[in-house]
Amino acid sequence: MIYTCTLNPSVDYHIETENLSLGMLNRIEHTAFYPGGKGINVSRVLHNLGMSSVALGFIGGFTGDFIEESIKKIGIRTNFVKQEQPTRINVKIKTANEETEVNDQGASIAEQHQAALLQKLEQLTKKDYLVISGSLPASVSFSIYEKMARRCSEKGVSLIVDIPHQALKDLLIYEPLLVKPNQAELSEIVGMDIHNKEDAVKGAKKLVQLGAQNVIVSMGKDGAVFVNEQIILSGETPRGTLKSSVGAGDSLVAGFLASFVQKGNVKHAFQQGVAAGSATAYSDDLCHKQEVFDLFTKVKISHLKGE
Ligand SMILES: Nc1ncnc2c1ncn2[C@@H]1O[C@H](COP(=O)(O)OP(=O)(O)OP(=O)(O)O)[C@@H](O)[C@H]1O
Ligand SMILES: O=P(O)(O)OC[C@@]1(O)O[C@H](CO)[C@@H](O)[C@@H]1O
Repeated sequence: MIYTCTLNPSVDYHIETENLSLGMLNRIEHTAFYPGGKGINVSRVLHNLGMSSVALGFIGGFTGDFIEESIKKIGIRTNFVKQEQPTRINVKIKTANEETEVNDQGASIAEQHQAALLQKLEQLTKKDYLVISGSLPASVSFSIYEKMARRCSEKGVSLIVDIPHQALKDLLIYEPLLVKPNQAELSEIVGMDIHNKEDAVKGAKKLVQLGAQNVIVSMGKDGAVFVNEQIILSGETPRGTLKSSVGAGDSLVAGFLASFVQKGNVKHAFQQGVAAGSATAYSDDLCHKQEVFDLFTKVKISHLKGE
């Protein structure tokens, strides 16, 4: 089974307007609410691709109820720890020329709830995958990610990490199956400027040396690179019209994992990941199976090393 863990979920409030004037009254043309947070997005895309998963994490209040109800309604299993404070609301603003995101810090989570979440991981076995994704809520220290990664390593659970935290480096000793920093995150983690794919490959190689089994560096409209001990791939995005790139990185992770679990072929998985990321960028919400399928063959993959 695939488990996704979102320590800091969110209700994503999407606002679409031609122009936004700061300091003025803005009347909005189009709005939508989505259950969000990186791991929850991974579960939603896995579901759209026909794969089951269980969503773990902390939720609370009316916003937490919205998230749980929305994803349960479509058939995603949940096993959240419920806490008192409402789950955050993140605002995503799309104007004619720009995308702007305003993300809240998130609820403060009591020690007992953190312990309850770690307890839930005890049921995972070596047949399972755990995706840990997204930021930490206020008051939760990085050590929770470290404890989760150590448990996975002890139990042989395959670990996938997509966290916007410089200390991601400290999790690499647990040999995650996949880590997926974006360009800016990789730059912070390895302490070097990442201007292009060549730089991204150099940075990703450092993560492989430190223990990551596979690394994908996502680079927005420029696609992504894939690096492991044997092969290095570059993926270019297919053409399309950008609607909202929110969740594109999560879709890449879900697209990769859905294929990897079924076929075990990293090239196919990477190609499907890039297709899923772009399919989401070209949709209002997250991508669906047919859109990913349609883009798959249009993603150009080049081998920079290995067959
Ligand atoms: N503007 C775009 N046009 C086409 N494809 C895109 C675009 N933005 C993202 N993608 C696709 O999605 C993948 C992941 O995007 P990105 O690098 O923006 O991830 P991210 O920063 O982790 O995003 P998020 O945090 O919003 O999930 C890219 O590798 C690419 O395949
Ligand atoms: O604040 P974090 O946890 O880094 O990111 C949260 C978030 O921006 O990531 C998802 C898109 O990847 C959204 O659903 C959500 O609002």
